[in-house]
Amino acid sequence: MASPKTARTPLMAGNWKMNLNHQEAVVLVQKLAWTLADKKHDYAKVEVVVVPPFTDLRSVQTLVDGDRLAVKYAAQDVSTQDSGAYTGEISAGMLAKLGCSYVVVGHSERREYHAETDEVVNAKAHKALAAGMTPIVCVGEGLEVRQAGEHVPYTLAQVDGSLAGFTPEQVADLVVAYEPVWAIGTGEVATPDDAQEVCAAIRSRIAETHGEAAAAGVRVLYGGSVKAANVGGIMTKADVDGCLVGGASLQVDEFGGICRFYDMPVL
Ligand SMILES: O=C(CO)COP(=O)(O)O
Repeated sequence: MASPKTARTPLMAGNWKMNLNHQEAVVLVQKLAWTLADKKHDYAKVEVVVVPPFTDLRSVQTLVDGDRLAVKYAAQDVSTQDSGAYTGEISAGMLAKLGCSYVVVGHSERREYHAETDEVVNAKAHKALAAGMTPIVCVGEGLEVRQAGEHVPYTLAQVDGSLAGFTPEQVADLVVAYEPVWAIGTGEVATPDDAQEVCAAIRSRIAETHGEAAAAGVRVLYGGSVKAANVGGIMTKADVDGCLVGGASLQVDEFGGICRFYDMPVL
């Protein structure tokens, strides 16, 4: 596969899920920025993104703008609609106005608890991109699918559905996050080889559907019980371009360590 990993900037995104109010958010982002500044972190070398709840975004924006931080921020979800009578929904335009760089779409918790289909995820990804943000499109199988040995075809079907209608140029700039559901919040991390198997399959599929340039550009993340202690091994894999981190992103030292993955031991 003609896709040297070095051509892609590693991306570490911390999905806070439904944790931390706006005051706690400011404290965490400030501490994270200080921790990384101490280490003279080069944000051009490893992109750092926090993904707080919607209610925190304005405060995070104010902090990032005011202190000129290089930390980027993202939303955890977006509406399929632009505006109107959709109580409780948040539009892509609103998130772009708040300075979000990325939007997570199709997280397994949205797929499971809100019955989001690939069609819905695809519509959300299109809205994010149209508003100038980069979708982080989540895919991944549950335990039963894994045990049946169907994890690759299952995940690739989600990739096909979620990326429908994007041009090769758009796909080259997207982020896909492979998050096996059985490894989320369980402490059950996929092995680096497990992560590589599916991330490589995703890239090959994109080469087939959108061409080699799209496959070489798209960044594929791994997510599921990533910690500072195991990130080093995961990041050695040729098709893993970063991580989508849940629990460990709420702890500054952990997430700071993950962003500095190249300083971490390879286990
Ligand atoms: O769902 C995840 C990130 O989106 C992964 O969560 P954990 O890192 O807590 O397993």
